[in-house]
Amino acid sequence: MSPLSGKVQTVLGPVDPDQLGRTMTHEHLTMSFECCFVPPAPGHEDNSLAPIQLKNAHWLQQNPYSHRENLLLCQEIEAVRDELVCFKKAGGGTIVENTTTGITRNLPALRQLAKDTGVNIVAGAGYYVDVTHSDETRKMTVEKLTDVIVSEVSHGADGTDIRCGVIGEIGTGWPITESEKKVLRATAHAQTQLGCPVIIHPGRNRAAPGEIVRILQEAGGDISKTVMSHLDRTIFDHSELVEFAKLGSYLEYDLFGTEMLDYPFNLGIDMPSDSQRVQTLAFLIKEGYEDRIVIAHDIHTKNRLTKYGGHGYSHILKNIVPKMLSRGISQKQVDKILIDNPKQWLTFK
Ligand SMILES: CCC(=O)NCCS(=O)(=O)O
Repeated sequence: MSPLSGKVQTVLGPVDPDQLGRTMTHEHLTMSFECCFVPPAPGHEDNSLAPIQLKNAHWLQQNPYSHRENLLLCQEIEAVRDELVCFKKAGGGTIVENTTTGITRNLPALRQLAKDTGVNIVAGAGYYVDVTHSDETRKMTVEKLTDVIVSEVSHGADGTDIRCGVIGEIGTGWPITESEKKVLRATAHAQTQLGCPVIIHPGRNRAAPGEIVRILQEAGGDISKTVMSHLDRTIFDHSELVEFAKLGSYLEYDLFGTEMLDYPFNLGIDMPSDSQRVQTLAFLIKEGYEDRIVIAHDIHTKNRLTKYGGHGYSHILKNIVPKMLSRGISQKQVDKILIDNPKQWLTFK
């Protein structure tokens, strides 16, 4: 049995699961998303280079990945600290910080933010998508990758003694590359040793979540302790969604606050609105999956911070919860989604 059994591991050490409170299961507090820069469309070059200010806030909302400076959330520690204080005042307790190797994880900064604000922060172990894998990562065997992930949880990551409390977000694209498959298998092996929670970033294709579950299961992973992220931009058809839900993972809607017409990573996808996200949550609850839903904002660019006119980390608590209640989701079900399900997921077996 893991020495962490029955506990949740935060960047300040293990805590009792009852201490978590309302939890955002997928956020970033400091990271860089330069790997995913999208060149601006013809005629948009000036906006792409303009400073981030109110008059281009709407352009940034529609084109967040076509502005290099916008991708450097790592430059906003002070603003993020202020936001976490607001998150706590709004009733928030815990943030799962999903930044993994490849997108500039900064564990000392996370530890300082947790100390300064009193918000519990759970850090992520493992690797982001293939394009960020180093040559060294690509050469590693599944066994070596497993050892690295286990060590990040058991001893500390990035040369620090700060321990991760979850594996992920583990990044995959579509189709899933060989290097990503190795990392998925290592994730399952590490999860078997540690009894810990896992969270996955699927590729932008409706077949991706099911294929990932198959790979994890074949490698012995515990799907009941695994979150499938970004379902808002991945599975749209309700019967396909129920088929996926039957596989038993947590179902994460984590792009609350994101509104954009053209989703640049897959122009065939219509990004839903927050109202549509709430409708999908109500549908999943009606189908019997209220024990499997978790939600978040997945803030990963500057423009989504309140400092730049964005919705910030408290949007769900301040705006989405009232909307959920007004659409027939009960307070008990809201509490399950924000408190009980994350607690269950994050507690080591
Ligand atoms: C690092 C943050 C991240 O991967 N977010 C997901 C963005 S998207 O794939 O849903 O566009």
